[in-house]
Parts: sequence; C-alpha cells; structure tokens
Amino acid sequence: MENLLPLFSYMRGYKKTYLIAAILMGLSVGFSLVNPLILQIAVDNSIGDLNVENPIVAGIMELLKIESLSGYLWFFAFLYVVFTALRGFLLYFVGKLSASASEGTVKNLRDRLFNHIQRLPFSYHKNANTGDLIQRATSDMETLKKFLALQLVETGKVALMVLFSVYVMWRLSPRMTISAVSLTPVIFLFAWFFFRKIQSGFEIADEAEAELSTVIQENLSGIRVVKAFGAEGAQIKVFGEKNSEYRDKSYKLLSDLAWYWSISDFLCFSQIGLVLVYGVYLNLSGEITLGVLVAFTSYVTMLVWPIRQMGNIIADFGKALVSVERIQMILLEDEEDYVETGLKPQIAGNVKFEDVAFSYSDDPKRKILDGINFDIKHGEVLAVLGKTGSGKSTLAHLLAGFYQPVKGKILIDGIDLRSIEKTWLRKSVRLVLQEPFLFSGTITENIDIYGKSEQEQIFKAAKTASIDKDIIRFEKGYETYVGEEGVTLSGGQRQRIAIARTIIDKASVLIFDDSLSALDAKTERQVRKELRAENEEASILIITHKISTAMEADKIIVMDGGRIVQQGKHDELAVADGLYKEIWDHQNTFNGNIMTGHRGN
Ligand SMILES: Nc1ncnc2c1ncn2[C@@H]1O[C@H](COP(=O)(O)OP(=O)(O)OP(=O)(O)O)[C@@H](O)[C@H]1O
Repeated sequence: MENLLPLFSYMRGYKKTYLIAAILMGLSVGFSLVNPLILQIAVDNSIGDLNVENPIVAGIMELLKIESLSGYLWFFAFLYVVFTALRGFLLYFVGKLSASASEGTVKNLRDRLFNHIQRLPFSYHKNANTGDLIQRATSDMETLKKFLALQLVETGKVALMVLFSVYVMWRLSPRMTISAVSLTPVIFLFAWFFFRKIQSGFEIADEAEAELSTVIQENLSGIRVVKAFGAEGAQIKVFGEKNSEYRDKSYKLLSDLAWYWSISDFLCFSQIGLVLVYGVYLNLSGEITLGVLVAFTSYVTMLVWPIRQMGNIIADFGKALVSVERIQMILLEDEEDYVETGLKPQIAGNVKFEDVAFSYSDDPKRKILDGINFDIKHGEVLAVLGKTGSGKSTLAHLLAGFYQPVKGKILIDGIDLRSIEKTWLRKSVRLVLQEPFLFSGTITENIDIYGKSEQEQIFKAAKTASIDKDIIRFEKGYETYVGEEGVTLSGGQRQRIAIARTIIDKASVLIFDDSLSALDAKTERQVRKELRAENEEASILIITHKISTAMEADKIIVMDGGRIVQQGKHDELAVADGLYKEIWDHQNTFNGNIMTGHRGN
C-alpha cells in the first residue's frame, strides 16, 4: 500500500476533484439504497395493504389524509424511476470527475517520469533497455490510469455500499441482516487471498510482455542488419519464443482468474440463495413481511456483486501496484549531478588531463583509462588514435562530463571539470557521437535542436559541415523531413547533419568521436578544412582510426589498453617505432594494395 503513496503527490491540483467525486459517489450510493425501501413499502403497504410502519411515510399519509396506499402503486413506480435516474445522473458526474482527475494525475506522473528520464545520467541510458522504458512510460501508465479512473472509485463505492446497506438492513431486520452478510467475509477473504497469490502472476506476465516489446523494438531498430544478414528466420524464431512465453504466462494468469470467477460466482449465488431461503422461512413464520423479503433480495444483490467485483478491483490494484513499483524504480534512480550551483566560467577551451584514471562502475577493478596526461591548447586540434576498445570514446565522454575520473583531474582553463555546472559545460564542450541520431522532423529542426537559431546560422552550420549542397538538392530543401518516415539519408549525410547541429552555436571545445568515418576522403578533408576555418578559436579533439585524418592535427595521442602509448606530431610518430608507425605502415600498404589491385596477406 505504501507503494501507492507517491501517487498522492501527483494528484496535485486534482485532490478537490477526487473529493467532489467521492461526495457525489456517496450520494449516489444513498439513492441506490432508497430503492429497495421503496419496493418494501410498495409491496407491503400498497400491494399487501398492511399498516404503514415507516414513520416518514405514515406522517406524509396523515398530512395528505390518505388512508390506504393501494391506489398509489404508480407513485412508487414513479419514485423508483426518479431515484434511479438521479443515481445515474450522479454517476455520470462521478465518472466525468474521476476521469478528469485520473487523466490529470497520470499526466503529472508522465511529465515527472519524462523529466526524470531526461535527467538520468549518460551511464544509465548507455545500459538501459529502451523497450522496457517505453513500456513503463506507456502501458504501465495506462494500467495506473485505469485503476485511478475506475477501480479507485469502485473501491469507494463498495465501501460506502457495505456501510450504508448494513445500517439500513439492520434497521429492517437484524436477523435477516446477519443472513445477508454471513458469506460476504468469505467472498472478500477469498478475493483477498486469491489476489495475493496471483500478484506474482501479473508481474511474470508483465515481464514477458516487456521482453516481447523489447524484441519488437530492437528488431525494428535493427531491421537493416537483420535484412543484410538474411537473419529474418532467426529473428522470427526469437520472436516466436518470446511470443509463446507471453501467451503461456498470460494464459496461466487468465486461467487462474477463470478459476476465481467461477468459485466467487458460486459463493455469491449461495449468499443470495441463503437470503431467499431464510427470508421465505421468516416470512412464513410471520417474522418479516413480504416487502422486507423483497427489499433484502435487492440489498443482498447490491452488496454481493460489488464485493465479488472486489476480486477484480484487487487484481487491478495488484496490477497498479506493480506498475507504480516499476515506474518508481526509474524515479528512484539517481539523476545526473548537474552541479547546479557550480561555476559558469567563460570557457576558452584549454583542456588538460592530469593523471586521469577511469573504471566503469560495473567493474571498478578494470582500468579502462590509466595515467592519462595530455593537453589541448585553446585553438589546437588533437587527434586520438588507437586500437579499438583502447578507451578513446570513454576519454571523450569524460571530457563531456558524462563520467567522472576515478583518479586525477580534467581541467578546462585551469578549472576542474567537476566544479562546472553541467548544462553550462555542454554548451561549451560539444560532442558528436559515433552514431549520429536524427529526430523525426525537418533538417532545420535537426540542425537547430534548441529551435532558437536564425536561418542564416543554420545555413552557415550546414555549409561548414559541407552538407548544404546535399540539402538544397532535396525537393523541400531545409524543410525536408528526416528521421523515421522521412527521406532516407546516407550515413555520411547523417553524420554531417549531426556535425552541423554541433557547430551551430560556437562552442569552445569540439569533440568528434569517429564522427567523420562515413565520409569519403575528399568530403572529410573539406569538412575538416571548413571546421577549422570557422572554429579557429575552438579546441578540437578528433577520435579517428585513420592516419590521414590524424596527420593534419597539431598533436596526436596514440592509445592502447587505456594508456597513452605515444604522443607527438605526425612527422615524429611516423618514423618512431611504435603503434602509430605500425598503423601508418599498415594503412599505407593497405591503401597502396587497393590502388594497385594487390590483395596483400
Ligand atoms: N558503459 C560501459 N560500461 C562498461 N564498460 C564499458 C562501457 N562502455 C565501454 N566499456 C568498455 O570500455 C572499453 C573502452 O571502450 P571505448 O568505447 O572507450 O573504446 P574505443 O577506443 O572508443 O573503441 P572503438 O574504437 O571501438 O570505438 C571497452 O573495453 C569497452 O568494453
């Protein structure tokens, strides 16, 4: 139950709406309970023509000088219809208000979750399962909404119904009341225990659903790989297995539920039967009137079905609990420390790594970077070259402030990166990732991601990234829709749009994480030339596998196994024994062989 407590904070602005809905619900329950009394009076005093015992009705009769009610059956029918209509009218408002409150509450929660996801650290997103996150933000929210809109109201209704009806029934006949409620604890407890037993079933089915949506999501994102490898069969097999698993788990859950519905049906009908049999017995022995028997059959029906419904409500309650827990699990993840009260210095771009070491938290003993020392002076270009897995991207991520070194310091203009406010830092230190991601939207929207740049700035950024000529060739130019459902761009075009996005407002430090890899040599040179010319003041760090890219840099560092194994200029490194020369020789031979058609070994 305490798991639902966080929900109250999201009811902000809707607590009053819930309260009014609850009051109207109370009134509607009141109206429902009057109807059996109308039946009782009609049967006893109008059809049965007994003396009127109800003091209110007797009082009205005396006032209106009516001796017998036998001619007024129509009036009872009329009253019955009026109360039923009033109840319906109130229920309409209860539905409307609770829908508005639940939609609002879930909207608040969705906003909170989305904001939180945005603020979760890079490390979280690097390892997170997107399919699972999507499921939590959509289907878990839906479950919760259904619970808040329908089941919460229903729970209130059942509670009021039980309280009020027991009171009214007790006043009519205590003995009949005992018979009318005798099986209700059994029905309720049965629902309660069943719910507890089945809760894990809901969790298992939900997990299977999440796994299934992850398979679908991953398959759709990677469909080109699947096609390229002709791996459709294998994917269909994986999907088939997950799909069957989901079916089996859902089936198990539903068959357990079917078992519940049948037993609870039996218990409910037994309760109604008991009231009928005992009521007839009491009526025959003259202890209750026929009207009271009729009223009790009404009351017991009103009571027993909602209590049986409690099984359903409790089941939904279980699902809502699971959903809240799953959403809470994300909300409890620590947000990135943006160092909100940190420094906001004017960054010129002098970068210095001082004896930096780093390990990912999943394996703190494994040093991904160790003893890293280098600097980039304001306006310099540094190329980082090295074997794959040597820690180049990690180094870039550290400079962007996504992770903190476990040892040593990263300084920008002499200031420790840790003390700079993160959002501020990322305005000055820009990273173009290895895989460029384009959002669904126009090219303009993808370049001007903050939506605040002038048209001229966008054109200029596109020119610097050497994508301008490609863009104007599209029929709709800068308004061409890209991303999913948009035009298909080449890898190089995507990379250049991502570069244009990065350089649109002048940053002091630019990091290119192998983000020129999809460009041909000529275009790459052109992009680098433009970049350099337009960002003379910026410090540029280019991660690359190509010596042709690295050789033009002011400085080069060569990495192997998380360490810098060489540092210097191309001319020095190309002749010194070491990894750089090895790569240089290899790339020369490789390119030469390609040019001459030689295969090499
Ligand atoms: N989020 C992470 N959690 C744990 N280990 C990671 C994580 N990201 C990278 N690694 C590990 O850190 C090491 C360095 O990875 P990194 O991506 O920095 O290398 P890289 O030099 O950029 O490689 P490449 O040239 O292939 O892109 C690798 O062994 C990798 O498995």
